[in-house]
Amino acid sequence: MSAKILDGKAIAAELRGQIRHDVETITRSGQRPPGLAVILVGENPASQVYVRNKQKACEEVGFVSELIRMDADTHQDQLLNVIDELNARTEIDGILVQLPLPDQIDEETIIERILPTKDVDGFHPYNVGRLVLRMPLLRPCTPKGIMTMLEHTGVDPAGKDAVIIGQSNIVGRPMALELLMARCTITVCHSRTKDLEDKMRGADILVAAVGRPNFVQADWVKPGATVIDVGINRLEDGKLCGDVDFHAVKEVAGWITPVPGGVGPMTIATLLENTLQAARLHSTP
Ligand SMILES: Nc1nc(=O)c2c([nH]1)NC[C@@H]1CN(c3ccc(C(=O)N[C@@H](CCC(=O)O)C(=O)O)cc3)C=[N+]21
Ligand SMILES: [Mg+2]
Repeated sequence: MSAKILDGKAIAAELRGQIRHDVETITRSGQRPPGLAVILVGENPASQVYVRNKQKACEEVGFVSELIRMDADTHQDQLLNVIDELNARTEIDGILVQLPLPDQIDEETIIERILPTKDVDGFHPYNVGRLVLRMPLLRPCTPKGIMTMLEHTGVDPAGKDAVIIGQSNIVGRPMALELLMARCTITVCHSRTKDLEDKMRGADILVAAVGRPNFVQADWVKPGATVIDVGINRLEDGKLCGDVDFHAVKEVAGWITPVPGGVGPMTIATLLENTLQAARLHSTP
């Protein structure tokens, strides 16, 4: 039996449609549309692609978006000054600093400078702390987008065993907190985890965020499991490939996300959702 495909591209398009509708309601009432500023330091080719996709998505839903490009040798203080200016501008609701940043810049220092209510990535310690305490404000886009996809399966996550491979601040850790909030029992695996294959075999929900092409094998997956592939590995032929051996695993899993067209488009649609949420925080009387 073959798994059902969790079509991130389609769910993301549906989400953008809702957001576009909400933006129309806002602007018809005479209020300004949500505004997102994206800062790109240097010329990382992958970052260029993502940033272009984000701009396109903003346009589609009627947001005002601004791209700020800075040289690869930008000093940390210059970037902090740009953030201070964006923090002060009332028509800017969201500030996204594309990661990774060049080595001379400390990412934590930059993230902490963004006003928590404009932190649409949900990476500021304030927003992370709120998520830990089960009182989320702005939630990291990739894990939040995955929770939206899980809702589309119609499977209740409560009581399920969820296994996450990867413990990054951007995906693995906030993913664990989201699934814990949804009352899953969570296991977070990393490079020092022993008996990884056994742990994966116990997963009702398996989230792979390891950055290794086709890492997850079919015989590591519990029949009927929901498999979420966060990997975005660019192969030598230019093709995009996930962390899951899709063609083999889809014969075992109950639900599976493709790459491309799975988690990636959901991350961007959720960024829009967060920017709309931030705009509402800034406009509430
Ligand atoms: N401050 C910050 N916030 C981020 O959210 C952030 C970041 N930095 N740095 C890089 C990662 C990566 N990321 C992706 C977004 C969309 C796709 C996406 O749209 N992927 C398409 C394919 C795109 C392609 O062809 O390369 C898909 O999977 O179908 C992928 C990856 C956001 N990130
Ligand atoms: Mg750095």
